[in-house]
Amino acid sequence: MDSPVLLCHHYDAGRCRSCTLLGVPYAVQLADKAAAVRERLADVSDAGTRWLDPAPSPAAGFRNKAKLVVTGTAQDPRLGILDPNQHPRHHDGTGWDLRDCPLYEPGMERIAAAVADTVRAADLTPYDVAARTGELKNVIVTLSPDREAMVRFVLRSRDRLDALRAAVPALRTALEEAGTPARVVTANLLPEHVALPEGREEVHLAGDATLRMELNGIGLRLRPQGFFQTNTAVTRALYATAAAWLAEARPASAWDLYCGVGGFAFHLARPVADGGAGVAEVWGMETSEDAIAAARLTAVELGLADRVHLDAGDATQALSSARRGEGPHAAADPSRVAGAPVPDAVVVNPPRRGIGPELAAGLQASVVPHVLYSSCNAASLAKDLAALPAYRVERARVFDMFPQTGHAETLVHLVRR
Ligand SMILES: C[S@@+](CC[C@H](N)C(=O)[O-])C[C@H]1O[C@@H](n2cnc3c(N)ncnc32)[C@H](O)[C@@H]1O
Repeated sequence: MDSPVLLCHHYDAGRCRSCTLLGVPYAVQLADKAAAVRERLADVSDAGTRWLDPAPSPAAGFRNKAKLVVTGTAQDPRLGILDPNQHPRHHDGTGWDLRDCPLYEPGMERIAAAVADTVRAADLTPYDVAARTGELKNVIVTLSPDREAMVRFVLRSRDRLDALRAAVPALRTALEEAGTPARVVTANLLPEHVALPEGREEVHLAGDATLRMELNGIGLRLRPQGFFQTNTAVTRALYATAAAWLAEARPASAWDLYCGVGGFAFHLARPVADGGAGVAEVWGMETSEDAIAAARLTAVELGLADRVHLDAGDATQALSSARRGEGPHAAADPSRVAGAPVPDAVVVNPPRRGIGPELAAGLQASVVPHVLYSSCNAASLAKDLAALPAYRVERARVFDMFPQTGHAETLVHLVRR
């Protein structure tokens, strides 16, 4: 296997410490990561668990999203990170320009250069974390598989909004010429002095409301505040593997809990002949109203709106409602779930904290035959699986969503004993 060793001048200079495995040959990283996950799950899997070969990633150029902290001055902005060598509470505001970070997909550096021109043109003073002055905090860029961009300017207030709006047409021209047209441009407002990448209020500046992220022929729709997996190539493999595993189980109905914009849900609903799982009825649930609105758009575009039902709600409560015979979307469509309150398969893909005791207890007490658990944190996965003794781990696979770091995504297929 080709096993490149990634080097980075920012790491060597001590400006960035994010890539803890830099310098380790990629094949070694992948093997070590798979072994570490397997070790972590040793107590909750068994000798019969099938461990598939880990799904590799490109060693560099794989990140579809850049969260760039803006420092420096309006006329000489730096787009990258705050100096990681200083304590966050006593930071003097020094930042480093990381727009050439080798993890970003090709094209990101040119987009960042065009963004820097916009910062100059709109005279957006970078936010100074020590003095608590200035306007522009971060710039968040997402690049779609079709090479279209979503560009979001995170501002402290509305003070420079008009100036930014006036500079956006030149930004769009520059990105069009660079071959990465800006499909969505927004301002995000984060008035609080907090260490968060973005705030709750989004102001649309130009283009469409969503960025189309096509994976395996499925055009997912991403809104500015929605979650999307950051490694496009590995996400394709993750969704395709989930669909293939459930295609073998042939469930008639499935839930996609923590569904985001519906990546798993649409792969499950698609016909087996097209690489899906052929599930007749799929319900997706997610707390973000924005993500659900975007997923509903995809359902309509794919002609699946009658079979893929999407609702905002708390996934931890989904099985408690089902046990009461209400189903996860009782309010949306009670008749649909009245006769089949519990599905044949449940997919869960929670944040790092895992599904937690309530949903685990709901699954444990249910009669759901198949559960797919996709986790970005093997520690919380192990804890949740320990609370599900009614299930055995039939198979598992590590997906290298985060190369150059010790993090990994793990998909496990649980079958009720
Ligand atoms: C790791 S992301 C997975 C999203 C999606 N499955 C995907 O593949 O892109 C976790 C998602 O869970 C959502 N979330 C967090 N807490 C939740 C809860 N209690 N109930 C439902 N969704 C939740 C987040 O908004 C986020 O979209």
